[in-house]
Amino acid sequence: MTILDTILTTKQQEVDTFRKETFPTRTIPLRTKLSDRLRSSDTLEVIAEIKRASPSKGVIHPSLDAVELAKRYEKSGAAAISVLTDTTYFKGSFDDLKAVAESVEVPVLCKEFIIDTVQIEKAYAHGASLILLIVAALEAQTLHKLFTFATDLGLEVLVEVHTPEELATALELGAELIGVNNRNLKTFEVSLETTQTIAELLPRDRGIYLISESGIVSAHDALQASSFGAHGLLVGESLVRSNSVEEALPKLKVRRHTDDAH
Ligand SMILES: O=C(O)c1ccccc1NCC(=O)[C@H](O)[C@H](O)COP(=O)(O)O
Repeated sequence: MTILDTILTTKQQEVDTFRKETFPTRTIPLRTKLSDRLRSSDTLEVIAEIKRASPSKGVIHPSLDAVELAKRYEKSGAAAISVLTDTTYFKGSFDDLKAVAESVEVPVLCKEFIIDTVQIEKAYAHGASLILLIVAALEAQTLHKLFTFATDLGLEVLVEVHTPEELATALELGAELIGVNNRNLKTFEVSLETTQTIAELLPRDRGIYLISESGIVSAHDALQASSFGAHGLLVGESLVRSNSVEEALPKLKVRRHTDDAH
């Protein structure tokens, strides 16, 4: 059993609870699309994550103030804010998502392990403009249903892959935003080679944007991801632990490698 299997068991229980809940009416407008910002940018764009804890690292910053950090991320040039809404493994919440979405103008990603439309309804109600779908977590038919459900609501979808086979599934789906998770969810090992492997297979003429996720610590990592062909980065732990987000985040916005047709 991998950590992903364990998390998905928890999610099935949560879905049953969510079905009995009434969600707030959304008051926050959908934000300008991340894909628009990626299209017009000549640097890597950063999705900065609010992360209190994780299965691989345990407690990272338990007392983190999500709104305060999100505002600092936005001021420091983040293109989007990722909010982990899982409580059991990451100490996040849907309350964090709503509070952050109300406090910033950039799109907010509901970073959740989504297996059912009710979680997308909840993300939408709490102000998300983007959701994550993890190919490894979903049967092809369910993935398609969830993708369509989210896009019909006007949400953008970051489709996460780890392998060339999963990339093929994401491309078939018509995903515009593809996240490559550099973290092996069996061993927790992080390697930017995962980004390299996937980037080499990415069609370069179809307006598809690649986000390198996990384990990005330095400008050197960002330059490497850029040289592989990434358009953006999803960064959590290193920013949360940084003494100065204001210095650390802009350093990740390195020039984009121009050898593509976007
Ligand atoms: O972070 C983990 O330990 C983890 C374990 C199992 C499933 C997902 C996990 N993380 C979710 C993420 O995708 C990361 O939070 C995100 O990419 C940022 O990663 P990092 O910059 O390494 O904090």
